[in-house]
Amino acid sequence: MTVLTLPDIASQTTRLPSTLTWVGMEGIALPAQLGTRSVIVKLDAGVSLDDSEARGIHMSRLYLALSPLEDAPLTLPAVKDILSAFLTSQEGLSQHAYLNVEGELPLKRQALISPLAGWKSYPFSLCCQLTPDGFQAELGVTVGYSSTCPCSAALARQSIQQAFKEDFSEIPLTQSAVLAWLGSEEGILATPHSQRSFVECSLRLAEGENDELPIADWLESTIDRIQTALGTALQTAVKRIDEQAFALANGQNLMFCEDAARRVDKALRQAPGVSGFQLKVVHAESLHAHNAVARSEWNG
Ligand SMILES: Nc1nc2c(ncn2[C@@H]2O[C@H](COP(=O)(O)OP(=O)(O)OP(=O)(O)O)[C@@H](O)[C@H]2O)c(=O)[nH]1
Repeated sequence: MTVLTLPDIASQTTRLPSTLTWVGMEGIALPAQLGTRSVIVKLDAGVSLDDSEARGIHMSRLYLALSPLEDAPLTLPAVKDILSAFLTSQEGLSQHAYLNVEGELPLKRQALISPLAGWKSYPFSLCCQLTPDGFQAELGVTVGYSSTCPCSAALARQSIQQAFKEDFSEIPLTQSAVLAWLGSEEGILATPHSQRSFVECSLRLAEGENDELPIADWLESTIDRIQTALGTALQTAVKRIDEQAFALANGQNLMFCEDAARRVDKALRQAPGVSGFQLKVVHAESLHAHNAVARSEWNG
């Protein structure tokens, strides 16, 4: 039998010489270990094409270099090794290697009061590059929360005061009459608007003592830090006692988007291992058909 030599187009020279900043593949599915679970993540893997004459990169080698990530804990050293392998695999074609990981981290969350718990899923991204300037990693995460408008709350209080004045103008002010009034729908005749809101942040991770920490742990501590700063995390399993605690938490954490952005900004500046960040908070207003948004950055 004659053995055919397979044509290798990528090894040809191009008729249109020029360098390219990024060549590779987007949306590669792979099971990675996040915490104790195996989760399907999507990967974008690429390198620069610095040899202007070369027709193409060795794409299959990038794909194969991803295999150490399969079912392994996602860590910065693991990603850095893969980026090194990308560069080694391209035989002088490339000096810049990139790997982006996108997925959702599932976390079990306790109810506020009752012993119940349920699952929440947090979208995240990890964008890493290895270049002649060194290794860089940015961790992105989206965290949902509830926000109640402080202006709306003040206006509702004023309406309640006014109604109180009118309803009790001719009734004696006894404790039982006021209690009954407060418990009626006529008493609390105005409520502030609140909305499901979210923080999107991208953290630059500093190389150092936290390097070996699994990305799942980075994510969980960042999510907890943000949720603690805001005080109104979205809930999973909820009984009435939890709903009442949630209503109290909202009433005690009235927030414009500016308030929320400042709280998260302060919390992230104190996060160990973070050397800079960009953040955006979005309040998907129920008052408007558009969103209220605030952004902030530190060492951006
Ligand atoms: N460079 C490149 N390869 C592509 C593209 N689309 C698909 N491929 C396929 O990816 C494979 C190229 O990967 P290579 O690493 O060059 O494959 P190979 O030559 O068999 O492997 P090596 O001998 O290790 O270089 C081929 O099967 C290509 O057809 C593309 O747009 N660019």
